[in-house]
Amino acid sequence: MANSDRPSADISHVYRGTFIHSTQQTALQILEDQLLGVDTDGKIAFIEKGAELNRLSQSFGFSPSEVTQLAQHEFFMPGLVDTHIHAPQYCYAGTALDMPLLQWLNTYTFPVESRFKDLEFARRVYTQVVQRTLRNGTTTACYFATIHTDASLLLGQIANDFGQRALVGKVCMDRNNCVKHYKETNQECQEETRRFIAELLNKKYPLVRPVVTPRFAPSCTGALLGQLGAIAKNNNLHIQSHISENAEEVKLVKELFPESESYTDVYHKYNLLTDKTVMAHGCYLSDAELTLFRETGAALSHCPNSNISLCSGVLDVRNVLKHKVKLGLGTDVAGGYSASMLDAVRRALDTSKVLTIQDPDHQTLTFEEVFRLATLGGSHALSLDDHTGNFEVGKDFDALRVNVAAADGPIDMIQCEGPKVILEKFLNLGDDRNIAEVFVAGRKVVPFSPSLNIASMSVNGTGS
Ligand SMILES: Nc1nc2[nH]cnc2c(=O)[nH]1
Ligand SMILES: [Zn+2]
Repeated sequence: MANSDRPSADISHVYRGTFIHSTQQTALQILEDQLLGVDTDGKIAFIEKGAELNRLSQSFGFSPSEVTQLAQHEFFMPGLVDTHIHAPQYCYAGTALDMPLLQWLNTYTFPVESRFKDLEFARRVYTQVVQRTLRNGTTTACYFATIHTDASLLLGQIANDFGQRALVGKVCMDRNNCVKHYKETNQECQEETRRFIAELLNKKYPLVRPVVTPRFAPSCTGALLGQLGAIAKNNNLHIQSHISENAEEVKLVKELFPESESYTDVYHKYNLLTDKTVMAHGCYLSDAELTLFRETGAALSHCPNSNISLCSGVLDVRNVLKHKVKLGLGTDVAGGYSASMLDAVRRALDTSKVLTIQDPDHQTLTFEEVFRLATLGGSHALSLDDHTGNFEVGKDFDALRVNVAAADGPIDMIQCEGPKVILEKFLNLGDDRNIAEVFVAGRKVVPFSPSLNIASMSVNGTGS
């Protein structure tokens, strides 16, 4: 760029102020008085010191008067990445947290998910979950839908309409002994998964992709797992599922798949562990299983609210990081009761502190490390880190404009603080009132455009 007359990118916006993000080398990089330019494709064209304004404005052809200046108590951070969330379960989030996993699925989850055959019901819930997560700063979400192909396609359409980056999975399950009407035959699973993938890709939504989604080993026959592994491989697709969430589940998998050495081995055998796989939980994985994750490039999604709420288990994140397994955070709505990734950050810190209470030698996670898990770590876990996760030139501008001193917000700023303290306060005390604007691929998606609000009012009768 240095010797060319003019860079090729046309600049649509330039922001000046504090930018906070993570890199591979450092969990927290604070860049004060920076200029960040977004090009007309929504990509970051430059991020440089404010003192370079004149050179940049000439080189990129924008006027200094067009630069948007952040206030002192404001900063930009990368958008939050929810690596595991069940969109249909949003309708009962905050309730039904009184049972362990397997009973919880049979009692609450399967009966509710079976209602998503009804497209109008699905539209209402999916509009609400996309709006709620966006408002709370989730710029990328990796969604489970239900077994219903058309409702799953609708979730993809709604994410696209609101401008959220999303992986969307039509759930596959050909085994369900308790709620017998909520499953498909093996053949239906395969055909409908193929239709889902073809129709979603055919829409050519720029930020929404299909993800192959066997619910978890106990809900799938070995034959189905193998077929889904082949579909993912032949189409180079993402894969998501659950693993080793709860002790009873691990025991059940041993009984159902006696020929496999471990739970991880079941998925590995059926070609479901790839560098585009994300598995939720992993609380009971052995070191040998973590090594297999590392070798295959498969990632884990840590969902601490869910792990606590369903009394499932405690993931030792420090040990996962030691094994160099890719790791992000997930809300796991509705096993996790909160759809906000800020809650996932807090619960991840709490969980790490519980491990330190149990063993003072345990190295507690820092808020900087958890910030990285919620942003760059998540994008890496979803193999989307070439596109999003931090403010590197060439990546899409997925960002939150945070105002810690928002009027009527939850944070009282008693004195003038530096950016690190401001970030820590936001992560621990902030909520959507502090998230003034949300951008995905350069497009402002929060506040919602009025046309989208009107659309949502027409389906749920009450607006957002
Ligand atoms: N937390 C959680 N675990 C699961 N394992 C299989 N299905 C589910 C689900 O819907 N939620
Ligand atoms: Zn889940």
